[in-house]
Amino acid sequence: MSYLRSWFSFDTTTSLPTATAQSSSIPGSPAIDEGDDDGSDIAGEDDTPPAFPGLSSAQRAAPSTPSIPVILTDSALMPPPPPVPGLAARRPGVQKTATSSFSLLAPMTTTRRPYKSLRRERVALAPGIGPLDWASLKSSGEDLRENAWTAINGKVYNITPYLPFHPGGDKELMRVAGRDGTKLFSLTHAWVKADFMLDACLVGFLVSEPAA
Ligand code: HEM
Repeated sequence: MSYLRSWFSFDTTTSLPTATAQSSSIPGSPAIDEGDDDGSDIAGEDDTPPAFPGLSSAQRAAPSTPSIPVILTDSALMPPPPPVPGLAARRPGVQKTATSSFSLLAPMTTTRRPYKSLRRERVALAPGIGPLDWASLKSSGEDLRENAWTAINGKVYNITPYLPFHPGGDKELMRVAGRDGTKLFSLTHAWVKADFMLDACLVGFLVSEPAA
């Protein structure tokens, strides 16, 4: 009983009326035995439980008025991000903000053409030709790197298609690639009619470069 009395009488502002009326104890001091309990108290023994909260606790030092819990709103818990410039004010590329020197915006080169003067119109490809045809040709295994020209007797030929058909082999034929092959051709087989054999490969006529 003394325990309950000291418990209720601790906080004088919020304590129950019946408890304050019955108790004059001071927190932390021995409770007064009024002799109305079960008679188990023994004179000279202090059965007062430790005061709660403790004498040196922060809870005791706090104001006795119960604090009202504050419910934080979402914006109070996580403030909104800083304002960003409007769409009209935005420019493609890296944007420096107060909090970051980088931007997740796409690079300028992928968002707009840099200069109006460089704009070109696309032309329609030939019927049956599309980007996928070029992709399939690239992956077909055909060697697309070679495009060898030579000049025989003043005529320039693209000898690339003939390389697999040359009786002397493609390596010998490639010896005249990129230069005037008239001399070597004539020394090897002057009787061969290159003019007839390569007519479909004629690119143009050899002219001497104007002196700079
Ligand atoms: C550029 C145009 C050329 C064409 C149209 C051409 C065409 C031919 C032809 C038709 C033959 C067979 C001749 C025959 O059986 O009598 C041949 C053979 C031969 N060509 Fe060419 N050729 C060319 C260039 C060259 C060059 C630059 C070389 C390199 C040196 C060369 C080396 C050979 C050789 C060694 C053979 C003899 C193959 C054999 O003994 O069967 N050809 N060529």
